[in-house]
Amino acid sequence: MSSIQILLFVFGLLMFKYKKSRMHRFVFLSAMAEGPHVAIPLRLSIATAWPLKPKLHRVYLLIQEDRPQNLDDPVCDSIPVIDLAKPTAVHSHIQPVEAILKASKEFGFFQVINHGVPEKITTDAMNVLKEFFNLPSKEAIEYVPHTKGWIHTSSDYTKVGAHLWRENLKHLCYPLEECVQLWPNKPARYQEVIAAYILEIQKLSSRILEMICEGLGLEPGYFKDTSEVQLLSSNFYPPCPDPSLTLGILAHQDPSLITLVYQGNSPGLQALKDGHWINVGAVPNAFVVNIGNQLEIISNGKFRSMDHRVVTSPHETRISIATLVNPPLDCIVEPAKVLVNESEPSRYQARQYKEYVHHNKAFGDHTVTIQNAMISES
Ligand SMILES: O=C(O)CCC(=O)C(=O)O
Ligand SMILES: [Fe+2]
Repeated sequence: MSSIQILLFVFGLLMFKYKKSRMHRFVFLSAMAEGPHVAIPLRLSIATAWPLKPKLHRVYLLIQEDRPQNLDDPVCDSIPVIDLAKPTAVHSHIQPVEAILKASKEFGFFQVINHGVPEKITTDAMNVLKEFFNLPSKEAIEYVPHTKGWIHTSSDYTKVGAHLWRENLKHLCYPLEECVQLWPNKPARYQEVIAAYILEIQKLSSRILEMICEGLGLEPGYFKDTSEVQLLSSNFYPPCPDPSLTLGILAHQDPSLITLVYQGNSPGLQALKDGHWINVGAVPNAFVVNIGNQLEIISNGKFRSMDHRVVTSPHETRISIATLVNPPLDCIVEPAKVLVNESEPSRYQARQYKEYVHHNKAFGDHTVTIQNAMISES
């Protein structure tokens, strides 16, 4: 124990003795209120000095049915990891297109490796986001209207008002040249680094969508119109005092066509399969691909958009970069004609993406803001 730690420890004990002092209440409440918005140095000094383990503040307590139950379950090894550089999928002898098709039907999830996105691009993006989320001035800009081109929040709420354990940064990425100047300019490299990342995501998502076209028997380029708009949603989940009582993100499905998630080496994503939450592993340098609601519709239900959520870690900070690949707002989304026939009638009504977004509050509390931004950008 260093002398500073000993001092802080004694200080904690004294405050515990004189419970009624205002200082004690301040430090005690700060320890209790440990959350993504509380400064990390304060958290660390309290965690090392305070004799009691900091508790999760009640604002983060989820109702019983929303809490994660299976934190110690192993990673599910049947969600396919597909090697895009090889003709066959990892751990199997089937072709990547076939593997993508199978995974999209069974899990609504798969991971890709050897995807061609240079490691420097993903590492730079993770680093610049880490800098963004650690900016000391960030709390003052908790919510920024879309006229500035981005939304940062650490206050997502559940339906019954519990606070989720994450900070989130969202912005549009299409048309890229117009959007990029509206993104955060602190850290100074943010715009350049994230624009380079998005260019790679555009290439990779088009490539995966072409493979899906092939697998579903759709003509090449079928998803060109429905995959035009990228929306970046970056998440920051600091270490949490009690992961069994809260979540980073509640169970949800993505309103996108597909979503590509980069999660570095930090697990936390879980998918619901046959009524059980399964852990999606963190595979080094992989992208998680998640089938969104629009692809479920276009595939006429052949593919499933699955519930997923994020559990927190008691030890490490997790950053994830989700890029939602979406149709433009005025695009009509409907089952592909070639997938509809007498034996498989259409299971979904055609409707404008705008209507879908609005009806499902697709982007959470900020749906209207993002919808407005999409209109003024396009
Ligand atoms: O953090 C993650 O791994 C997933 C995030 C997610 O599901 C989302 O942003 O929609
Ligand atoms: Fe999601």
